[in-house]
Amino acid sequence: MKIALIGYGKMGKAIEEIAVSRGHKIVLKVSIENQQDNTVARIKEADVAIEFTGPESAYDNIIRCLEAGVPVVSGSTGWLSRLEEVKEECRKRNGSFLYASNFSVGVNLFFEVNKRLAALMAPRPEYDVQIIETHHTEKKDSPSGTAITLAEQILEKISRKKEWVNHISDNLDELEILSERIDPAPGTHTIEYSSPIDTITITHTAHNRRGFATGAVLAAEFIVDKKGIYQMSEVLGF
Ligand SMILES: NC(=O)C1=CN([C@@H]2O[C@H](COP(=O)(O)OP(=O)(O)OC[C@H]3O[C@@H](n4cnc5c(N)ncnc54)[C@H](OP(=O)(O)O)[C@@H]3O)[C@@H](O)[C@H]2O)C=CC1
Ligand SMILES: O=C(O)C1=N[C@H](C(=O)O)C[C@H](O)C1
Repeated sequence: MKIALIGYGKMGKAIEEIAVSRGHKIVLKVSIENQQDNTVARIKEADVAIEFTGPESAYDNIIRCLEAGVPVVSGSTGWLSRLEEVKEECRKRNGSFLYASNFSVGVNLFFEVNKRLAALMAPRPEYDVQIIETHHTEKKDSPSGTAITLAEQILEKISRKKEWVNHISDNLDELEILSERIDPAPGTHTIEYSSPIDTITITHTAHNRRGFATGAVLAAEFIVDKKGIYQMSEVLGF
């Protein structure tokens, strides 16, 4: 496959390594300093685009790929208030789009464990639940996209929690997400259920970025010859 890498930072470089090792060719690498190459015409040279830039630029980049008629995989976080607009544009253009807050196989397994544990905890009000996420200090958004996905999965199952908040809270209706920034930390997510009697904790720790990068390449291989809007669970067959 010919791949356009929109975003050539920590993730873009990790994706390049995995993509090349799987026999793919990188035909475009876009970062801020060569934004002049981030054009519909250049993106058209690729079979698929992989977008990992950040909260401010993701929306415009994805729309540009859809304008180019090139299937796009995006992992940028912190822009999801515009997700529905992107999906609408994708449908209008009969394009292909796949978004995941986290592409690693391990985190996608962890999402399934999180949903099961939340379902078991739904009738157990003695347990309060909290999410803790730890990332490197260059991360621009808080809470992490993965933490938001985990929180939404919990809110769907546990009706005593009404919304997530990104601070310490005494309000039992609120699901706390606590964000820590330290180096080095590719990404750790913990869900903790605590009662007066005991505590149950599940944690996913990324040791490096290879898991995210591999998942993004798997997603690109999956979407390259498809039309429509897909999720990582479909790539992994969950
Ligand atoms: N879904 C997932 O599995 C994962 C998602 N992420 C998310 O991916 C995003 C990128 O992360 P990461 O690679 O660590 O970040 P980096 O800051 O290391 O890289 C971002 C890249 O995007 C480029 N960029 C920023 N703005 C623009 C723009 N307007 N136009 C073109 N290029 C731009 C930067 O250019 P320059 O180099 O010139 O600054 C840089 O190359 C984040 O939102 C992060 O949360 C991260 C890991 C996994
Ligand atoms: O910025 C990062 O690094 C990461 N971002 C994603 C997120 O916000 O959840 C995924 C991963 O945790 C690493």
